Formats: sequence, C-alpha cells, structure tokens
Amino acid sequence: MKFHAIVPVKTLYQAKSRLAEVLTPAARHALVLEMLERVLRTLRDPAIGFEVIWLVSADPVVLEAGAAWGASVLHEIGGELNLALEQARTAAFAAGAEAVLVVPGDVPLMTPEDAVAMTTLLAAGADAVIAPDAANEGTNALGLRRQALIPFSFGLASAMRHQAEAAARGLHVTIYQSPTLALDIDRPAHLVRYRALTLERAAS
Ligand SMILES: Nc1nc2c(ncn2[C@@H]2O[C@H](COP(=O)(O)OP(=O)(O)OP(=O)(O)O)[C@@H](O)[C@H]2O)c(=O)[nH]1
Ligand SMILES: C=C(OP(=O)(O)O)C(=O)O
Repeated sequence: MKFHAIVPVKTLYQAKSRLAEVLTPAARHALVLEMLERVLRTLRDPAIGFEVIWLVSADPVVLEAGAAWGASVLHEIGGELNLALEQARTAAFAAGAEAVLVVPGDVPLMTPEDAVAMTTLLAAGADAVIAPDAANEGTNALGLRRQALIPFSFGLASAMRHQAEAAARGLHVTIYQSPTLALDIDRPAHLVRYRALTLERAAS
C-alpha cells in the first residue's frame, strides 16, 4: 500500500501560544523547529516506507527547514489546521497515495515503530487508525485509507470526533495507544516531561 505522511505546522509567530507563559517567542520558534526535525527524522525512517512526507505550513521558514529535513513542502492556503490538512490530503491522493498518516509537528517522541504499527493496521484492513493523546481527547496521529474520506476535525475532543465521523460512515476504525505518541507538547507540563524524557534517553 502506498503511504504518504502529512505534517502540519503553524506559522512560527502563532505556534505554541499555550507555552507563552514559560517560553519567549524565540524559544517557542526554536522548539517548534526542534520538534519538527525530530518528527521528520522519525518519518523518514526507511523501516516505515513513506513514499512522500508532506509538510504543510504558511510559514516560509518552516517550509525551508522542512525541505532540508526531507519533506515535500506545501504552502498552506486555508489558514486553519483542518483546511491545511484537506489541502495536503488532496495533494497526497493526487500523487498516488493509497493512504495517509497525519502526524502533527508537536509529537517529538513518536517512534518509527509507532508509524509502522499504524500503517500496518491500515494495510491489514482498518479504514482509519486514531492515536489519541495521553488524555484520550486530542488526536496525535490519524491514519486514513483513500476511501475513508472523513472530514478532518482537529480541535477540541478531536479523537472522539474523528471516531464518530468514521463510525457514521460505517468505516472500520482502530485506536492505537502508544506512550511515545501520546505526548504532544502543548502545555508547560508537557514540555517538562519532554525535556526529562529526552535527558533520560541521552543518559542511557
Ligand atoms: N499548517 C497548519 N498547522 C497548524 C495549524 N494550527 C495548528 N497546526 C499544527 O497542528 C499541530 C497541533 O496543533 P496545536 O497543538 O494546536 O499546536 P499550536 O497551534 O502550535 O499550539 P497553540 O498555539 O498552543 O494552540 C501543531 O503541529 C501545529 O503546528 C494551522 O492553522 N495550519
Ligand atoms: C488540534 C489538536 O491538537 P491539540 O489538542 O494539541 O490542540 C488535536 O489534538 O485535535
């Protein structure tokens, strides 16, 4: 099955606003790019086999960095996350993808094994695979077969909304739970945990 990945990243000056209380704008920009590099490095792992990794953003700095890290870049036209993802899904399917894996740019601990697990579930027959965040509220990765044309519903309670949209269409949905994929870096506590885990790994 031909898989493409899709990574959305907001403009740097708007990104990670929930971290404004603990990070300066420059530190937030650096964090977004640090996480994007980690996500793209993970998705480029040959063990997964993505044919294309699409990076969709309205920020030229993000697009330039992403291209250097192996992404195929799409200049976002919609100005909103779900519109940006629709744009990228259209590009992926036009380029021959049979399934896409949407991976937000803020899941830096995701592993190649997570991506292999989700693409394997799709290849084995799931129409949609949802990786919820640690609170089981957000969507930290979303795999969709070509025919599973559910509307992207990222935002509040998105994991439940994606599951409901798929169920309403009679699609086969699988939930993929993973401690490495469950951590998206939104709030100060997430940032503390991310830094602790990466220090731990560096020391081991
Ligand atoms: N291309 C694109 N990506 C977006 C947009 N909004 C959010 N994202 C990305 O989608 C992922 C999840 O979004 P959020 O967790 O809300 O990240 P964020 O918007 O930077 O954080 P906050 O400003 O705190 O909401 C992150 O990688 C964002 O960069 C958008 O309008 N366009
Ligand atoms: C937009 C999303 O990310 P977050 O919950 O981090 O805002 C989502 O999970 O749907």
